[in-house]
Amino acid sequence: MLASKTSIQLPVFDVSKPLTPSCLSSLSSACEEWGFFHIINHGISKELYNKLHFLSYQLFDLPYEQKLKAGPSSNIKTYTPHFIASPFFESIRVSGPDFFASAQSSAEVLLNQPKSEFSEVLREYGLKMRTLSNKIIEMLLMCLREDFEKKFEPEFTNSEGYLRINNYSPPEIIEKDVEGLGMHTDMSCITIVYQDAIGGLQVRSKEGKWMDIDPCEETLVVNIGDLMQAWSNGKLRSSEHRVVLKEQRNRFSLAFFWCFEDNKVVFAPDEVVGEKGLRGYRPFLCGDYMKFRENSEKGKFEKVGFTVKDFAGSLVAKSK
Ligand SMILES: O=C(O)CCC(=O)C(=O)O
Ligand SMILES: [Fe+2]
Repeated sequence: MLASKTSIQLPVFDVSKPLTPSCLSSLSSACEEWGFFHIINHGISKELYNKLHFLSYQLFDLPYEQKLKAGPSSNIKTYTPHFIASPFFESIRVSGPDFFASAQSSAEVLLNQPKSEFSEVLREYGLKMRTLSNKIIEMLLMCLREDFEKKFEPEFTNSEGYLRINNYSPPEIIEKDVEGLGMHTDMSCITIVYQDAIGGLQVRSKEGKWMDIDPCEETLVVNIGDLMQAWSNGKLRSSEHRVVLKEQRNRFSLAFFWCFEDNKVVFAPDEVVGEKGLRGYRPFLCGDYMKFRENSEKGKFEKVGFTVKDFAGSLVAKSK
């Protein structure tokens, strides 16, 4: 089959401009159908991205033993080594609200640098991502209904984000569909992804077919996560996606996860459900869902089997 046949053309939204009614309706269809769309004019310059790419590889290129100083058995646990998510994936986590301090804890342990350029760059990237996340939430609320932006924005004001800096190293022989990151849904409200020119991100269609999301210069990918799917009563779709490795080169990506605070009760408001709608999810504490995903082997971000439907979607399951 031709590669182009499995690519999807997602709509592209200019986040520096107000959305026209026709943009809102195309955003709403994209979120319902795919749970993925593209954005441009997002404020992340090529220069900032290149700097972050360069500085991240200073860490990924360190010897394995050195990286484990920030690994799962260390105090800071910011580094996920190979063979947890997949044999070909490693990642560094930087958490908000103080992205500088979080990045600095990794830089200190890994590079022995009391004040690193890595942390400075992450402060900037983190702050830009926070602004962008708020903007995207605003757009999504508007696409559910125009007056929802004002009405429901307060539900999202205590949200916070974390970034995963991902390095994919392909095996020596690449067979078809080698997964750098297996099928999963994101736990977040929304995720903002910067993928490099190699590509490999795929979304699963409702019919279960894998579709390529081709990389595009200056464009970020946004996807809906489980928290938003539950909050919107399934109107915004949290789709299964994965990363396949296609080239004999390392693949680099930045995935920013914007999430409700741990003690937030996630519950679709009546207006969102609609008068005739059936509520598909029981109310749950955001932190409990995070724990469910982290603690159950099948539900882990890395090895996914369980999603928010399994956790809180009892009504949906019964009515099926
Ligand atoms: O690397 C990518 O392009 C996407 C990564 C991803 O889906 C994730 O980290 O949840
Ligand atoms: Fe993901």
